[in-house]
Amino acid sequence: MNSKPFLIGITGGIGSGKTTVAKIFSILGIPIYYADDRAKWLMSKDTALKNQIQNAFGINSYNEDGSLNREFIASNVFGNKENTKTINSLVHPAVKSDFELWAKSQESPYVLKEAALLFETGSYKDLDKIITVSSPLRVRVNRVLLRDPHRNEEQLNTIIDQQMPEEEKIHLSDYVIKNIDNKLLIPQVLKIHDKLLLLGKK
Ligand SMILES: CC(C)(COP(=O)(O)OP(=O)(O)OC[C@H]1O[C@@H](n2cnc3c(N)ncnc32)[C@H](O)[C@@H]1O)[C@@H](O)C(=O)NCCC(=O)NCCS
Ligand SMILES: Nc1ncnc2c1ncn2[C@@H]1O[C@H](COP(=O)(O)OP(=O)(O)OP(=O)(O)O)[C@@H](O)[C@H]1O
Repeated sequence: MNSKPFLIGITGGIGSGKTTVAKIFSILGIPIYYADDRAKWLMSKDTALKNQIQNAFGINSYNEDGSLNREFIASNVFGNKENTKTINSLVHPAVKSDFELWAKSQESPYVLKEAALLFETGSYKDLDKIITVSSPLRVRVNRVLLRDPHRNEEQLNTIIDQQMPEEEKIHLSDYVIKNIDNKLLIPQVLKIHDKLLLLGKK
């Protein structure tokens, strides 16, 4: 039994393709922790966190069926630094503990934590290596506009403004995967996977 797998972060700005890249690692058998999805699950199911969010943002934070009111939270958080700080201070510690627990139970040479915010939250410090998925801003915006019909370019720019610029992320990363039309993703993933398997065995 592998009691402590090597912990790898995979990040990138909105629409860079980190989920797409994470899915390729998953096909190779690597366990993936999708932090954004898990954060939303915790925000809906963790009673203590739910109460904290409701105390901070009000009763409208949740729908009548108890599910998270994403539109309401998004309208309060995106573009408002103070509210972003507040939600981050509530959600990120919960995600941190949840990830630690999850990682411990995985049997694999390494595991991946996929998250839009690794550097911004400081959680990169708990990880052994970081991969950044990089794509030009214009390509990212176009991809997200196609994927998320409910978002417009103005809202996207508000989110982008809250995220660390890509060049800074690259500077702080161990590996970079370029997700642009003329570069195949699978060979880039395989190259990093081989390196991580070696590191994970040490
Ligand atoms: C505001 C919420 C409800 C909006 O949900 P929705 O499904 O509409 O959007 P989604 O989660 O896909 O986010 C859209 C983009 O914004 C980014 N983003 C989300 N939260 C933040 C944040 N606090 N700061 C900067 N960017 C953020 C996402 O990573 C993604 O790239 C949701 O993003 C949320 O709960 N955010 C706060 C908690 C958080 O920080 N989660 C992510 C990291 S663990
Ligand atoms: N190389 C590519 N060619 C074409 N479409 C792509 C490519 N990479 C990603 N996409 C598409 O772009 C969109 C954004 O990709 P993905 O969801 O993987 O990004 P993300 O970084 O996880 O985004 P977010 O931060 O919003 O969660 C998706 O619809 C995905 O299918």
